[in-house]
Amino acid sequence: MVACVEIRAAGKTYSSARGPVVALADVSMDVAEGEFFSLLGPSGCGKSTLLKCIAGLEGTSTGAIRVRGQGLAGPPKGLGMVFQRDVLLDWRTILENVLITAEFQGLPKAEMTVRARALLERFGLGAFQDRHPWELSGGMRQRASICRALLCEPEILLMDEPFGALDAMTRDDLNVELTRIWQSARRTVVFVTHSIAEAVFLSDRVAMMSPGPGRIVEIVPIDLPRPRLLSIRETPEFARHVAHIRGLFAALGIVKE
Ligand SMILES: Nc1ncnc2c1ncn2[C@@H]1O[C@H](COP(=O)(O)OP(=O)(O)OP(=O)(O)O)[C@@H](O)[C@H]1O
Repeated sequence: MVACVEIRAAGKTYSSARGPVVALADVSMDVAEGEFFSLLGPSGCGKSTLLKCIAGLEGTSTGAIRVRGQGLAGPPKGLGMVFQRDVLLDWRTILENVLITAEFQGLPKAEMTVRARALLERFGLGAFQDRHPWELSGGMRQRASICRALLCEPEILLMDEPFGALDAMTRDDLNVELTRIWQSARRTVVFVTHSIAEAVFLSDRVAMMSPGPGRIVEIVPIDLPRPRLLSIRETPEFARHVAHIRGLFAALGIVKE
């Protein structure tokens, strides 16, 4: 396995008005090149903190994180990020929002516009590229955020509960679209979720985290065949993975039996 992300004994303590908050303690793991890797755990277990540390948006308090062999002194090159809530700018059209990262990087506008239009088409937003974010549904806005993150063909895509605020049907749709995109481009993805089924459906491996302070309790390989369609969720193999993870969380007192 060629490691894309290497995390060694990473800890993170925030200082707050009420004193120090230990968000992560002694986290060690690797994410392989081209792997779809999920961080799964209950609210407050440090998933977002770990993702922000990988993104170079937060420094670790102890230990080290390397991305493609390099230590972090800020966001590494070739990184795309999708957040829990879309961060689209209301005064720009959907197309202009998708083009923001290309503008920041000074990439050729005509070429990037062609690519942005193709991405929007692929995500079912072809007819909405000249609309503004406030004219779109939550699912459409999150689709646009994913297009923006993918536009510059990031080598690593970090996704922080991107579908958490969406209804179940839209979430299912986007799960399938994301696996399709991932399958065709094979970028490294680190995906944060608190849904066991979503993690099992999407991932090659799932890191289970527990709170107080945030730790990795187990990394579970998901050997389900690809491409994965939603119908895989009705198979006994899928149910076995979900039951295994749920059982481990139950043993830790994180979910009820
Ligand atoms: N900037 C901050 N200052 C102080 N404490 C923080 C800060 N950010 C996060 N925390 C604390 O660190 C812990 C982990 O938070 P984090 O957001 O990483 O968890 P999470 O697993 O992503 O939660 P959720 O699923 O609810 O988004 C929590 O106790 C949280 O209150």
